[in-house]
Amino acid sequence: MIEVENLTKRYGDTLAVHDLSFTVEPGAVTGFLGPNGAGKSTTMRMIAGLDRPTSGSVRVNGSVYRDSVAPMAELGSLLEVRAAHTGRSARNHLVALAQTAGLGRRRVDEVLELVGLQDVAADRVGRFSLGMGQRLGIAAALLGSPRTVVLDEPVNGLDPDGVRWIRTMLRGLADEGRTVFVSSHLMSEMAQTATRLVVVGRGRLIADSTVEEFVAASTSTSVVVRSRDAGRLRDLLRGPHVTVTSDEADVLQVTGLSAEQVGAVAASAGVPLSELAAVRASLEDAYLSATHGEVEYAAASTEGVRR
Ligand SMILES: Nc1ncnc2c1ncn2[C@@H]1O[C@H](COP(=O)(O)OP(=O)(O)OP(=O)(O)O)[C@@H](O)[C@H]1O
Repeated sequence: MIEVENLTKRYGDTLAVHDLSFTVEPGAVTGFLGPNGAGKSTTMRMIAGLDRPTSGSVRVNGSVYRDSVAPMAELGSLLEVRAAHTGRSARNHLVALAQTAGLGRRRVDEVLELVGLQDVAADRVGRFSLGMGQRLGIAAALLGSPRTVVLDEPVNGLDPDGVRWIRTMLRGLADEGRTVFVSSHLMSEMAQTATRLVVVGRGRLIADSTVEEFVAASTSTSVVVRSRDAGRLRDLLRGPHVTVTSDEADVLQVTGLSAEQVGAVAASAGVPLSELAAVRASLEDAYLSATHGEVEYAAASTEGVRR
């Protein structure tokens, strides 16, 4: 479990993390989302004890991580890619790490196999691709069979096979009862991997909920309705909190009413429908709507550029 309480980190004039509080529970994959510069990496570094909070506190599995007697069994983290010595082989890199924690070579071979690097274990790390480097970083994080795992952008640089492998591995770790906290910018990937989310913007908490609650709370579901009498239906549906748009002559997109309500309006006026469907928003839609205005480096819209 990770307990973050009133955590604040200031770098000179930059308030990277501002009074952040949340708990990451064991037994689930929790996604950590936020625009660039929102404070995710800073928060993760403070969780791993690599950076000191300006104020506030972090507890990992109930105690302050720095005070832990067997740190590798408590927390495994992937925070900086290519932290390995480039002249060493992958196996020697892991053996060196294992020795500091009193772990044997057998565990090194286990994690090499777990991340699929057994065939290149003797190769120098300096010749590894980005994806192989990520796998090695994950192997290092898992060496001590930690109860809590913190991974910053683990799918970065991985091909689709690698992305799927990470997804399966993270879910497996959660199923074993471990705490899994993982940041990513890939929303579709997060939607498939995480069941809980912590969302931050400009160092502050935006949401701490299940993925489902987040999607339901951040965006309104829309309704798509097809009718040969779409024009009349459009007039009937008008209301103060209802928006109706149309890209095709006989199709309307309605927000502010449920599919049942749209169906009832059509039925009572005798408007024939050939299609009526509620369209669930995606995690990406919800994320963009929740973090709107929190983006540090917003790009101009194409419309703005054209003007
Ligand atoms: N060592 C540092 N010194 C000064 N400022 C820093 C330092 N580390 C981070 N910052 C600043 O703190 C803010 C938060 O950065 P952080 O890297 O934690 O965000 P992030 O959410 O991980 O972003 P990204 O998604 O781009 O990785 C940014 O404004 C960043 O410039």
